[in-house]
Amino acid sequence: MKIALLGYGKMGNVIARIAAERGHEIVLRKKAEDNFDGLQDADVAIEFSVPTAAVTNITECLNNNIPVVSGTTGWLAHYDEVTQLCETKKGAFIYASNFSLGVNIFFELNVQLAKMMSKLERYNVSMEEIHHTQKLDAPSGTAITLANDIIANTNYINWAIENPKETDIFIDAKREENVPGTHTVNYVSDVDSIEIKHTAHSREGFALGAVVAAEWLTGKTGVYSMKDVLGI
Ligand SMILES: NC(=O)C1=CN([C@@H]2O[C@H](COP(=O)(O)OP(=O)(O)OC[C@H]3O[C@@H](n4cnc5c(N)ncnc54)[C@H](OP(=O)(O)O)[C@@H]3O)[C@@H](O)[C@H]2O)C=CC1
Ligand SMILES: O=C(O)C1=N[C@H](C(=O)O)C[C@H](O)C1
Repeated sequence: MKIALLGYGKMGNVIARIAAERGHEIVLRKKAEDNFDGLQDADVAIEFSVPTAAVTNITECLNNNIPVVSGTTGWLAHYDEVTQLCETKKGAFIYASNFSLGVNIFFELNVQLAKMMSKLERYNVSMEEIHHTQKLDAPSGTAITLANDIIANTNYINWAIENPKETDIFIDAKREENVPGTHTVNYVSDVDSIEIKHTAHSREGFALGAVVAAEWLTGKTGVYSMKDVLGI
């Protein structure tokens, strides 16, 4: 498969290595100042850039009929317009806030736990996410997915990273050197706590998931999620 990488930073580099190990060819490595030359030659694009560039990158792919896998976080206010363009162009698109298999299992655990906790008023939920200090967005996309899944299954109404109201899920977004990504969901009552936690040891899991998603998406049309890719 010929792959265009839109964004060639920490993630783009690991994706390039894993894609090569799986027999794929990289036809474009786009950074901030580069143009889209080479995109036309690609079978699929993998987009891990910055929040301000994601919509332009995805739009360029859809307008050129290139299937696109996006892992960039922090641009989701535009998700509906992007998926609408994908439908109009009969293109192919996957966004995931986290492409790792482990986190996608963790997402399912989070939903099951939230459903059980919704019946028990004595527990309050909060979350913590820890990432490296270069991260541009807070809270993380993964934390937002976890919070939205709790909100969909409980009486919580919103999330907040400061001054939470009683109906908000507090997300403590911490930045520390060299942390690839740690997420904890914590339920606390007067007498005990229940905690679920995912710790990424490196970026390999995110990158492998993105390449597997790109392999899966090629030849399809429509808007998909990692649940479709993983069949969970
Ligand atoms: N969904 C998931 O599983 C994961 C998502 N992420 C997300 O992926 C994104 C990238 O993360 P990471 O690799 O760590 O970030 P980096 O800062 O290491 O890399 C970002 C890259 O994007 C490039 N870039 C900037 N502007 C553009 C543009 N207009 N077009 C194309 N590329 C551009 C930068 O180029 P330059 O160096 O020239 O500025 C750089 O190469 C983040 O949003 C992060 O949250 C991260 C890990 C997993
Ligand atoms: O910026 C990162 O590094 C990561 N971003 C994603 C997010 O915002 O959830 C996924 C992962 O946690 C690493």
